[in-house]
Amino acid sequence: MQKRIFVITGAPGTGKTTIRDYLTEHFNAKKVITHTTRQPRDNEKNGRDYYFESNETFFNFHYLEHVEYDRHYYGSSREAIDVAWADSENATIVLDTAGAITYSMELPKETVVLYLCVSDTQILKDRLTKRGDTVKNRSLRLDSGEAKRDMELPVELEGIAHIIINDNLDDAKKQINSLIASLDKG
Ligand SMILES: Nc1ncnc2c1ncn2[C@@H]1O[C@H](COP(=O)(O)OP(=O)(O)OP(=O)(O)O)[C@@H](O)[C@H]1O
Ligand SMILES: Nc1nc2c(ncn2[C@@H]2O[C@H](COP(=O)(O)O)[C@@H](O)[C@H]2O)c(=O)[nH]1
Repeated sequence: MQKRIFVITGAPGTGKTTIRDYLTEHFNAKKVITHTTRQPRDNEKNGRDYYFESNETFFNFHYLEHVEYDRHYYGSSREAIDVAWADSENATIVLDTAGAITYSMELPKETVVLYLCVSDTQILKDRLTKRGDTVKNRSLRLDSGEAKRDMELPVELEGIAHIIINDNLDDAKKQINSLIASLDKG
């Protein structure tokens, strides 16, 4: 069977991690863990949510792509994808839109890009607050140049990304179920 990687992208709070976990649970899509130099959030664990790195250890790995996002480095390695594909033909990874563009160019046959969005940006603020982000972190995050960029589908992903509206989680899951059913039909 053709190996696939679901690349989930979109602005902060659109539900990328939530949808990634849904794909893992319901479609056996193995998580590709990425590396970052940002600090862990309260409920995050090294090796489960990210490999948390210092500015020095970050560059010890071989990256398929890496970016700077909101003043921190993030990167994904080819080795990490191979580990995920060794377990299942489906893998899943959460990336910013720059990373999603790179995957669609480097692994065009395998990559399925899901671009998540909501109909009103106020929803993003509310979700990040409810998630426990401090007001300061939330504002810094949503006001960063990268977050603002990721609020719009980049032209490079037009006609490539599948747009998933995640105002309501059950509806978003239905959109994903029908997309995967149509991909499986070929
Ligand atoms: N459709 C939804 N309705 C209500 N809450 C949601 C929905 N989808 C996700 N959430 C919640 O919103 C918060 C943000 O979701 P999540 O962490 O998955 O977003 P994200 O895009 O990965 O954010 P970030 O890029 O900042 O890490 C979480 O608390 C999650 O449980
Ligand atoms: N291009 C890449 N983007 C990545 C990678 N790992 C995560 N991300 C994206 O960064 C932002 C911020 O993430 P957060 O967990 O700090 O909220 C978000 O858009 C992630 O999707 C990566 O390896 N490469």
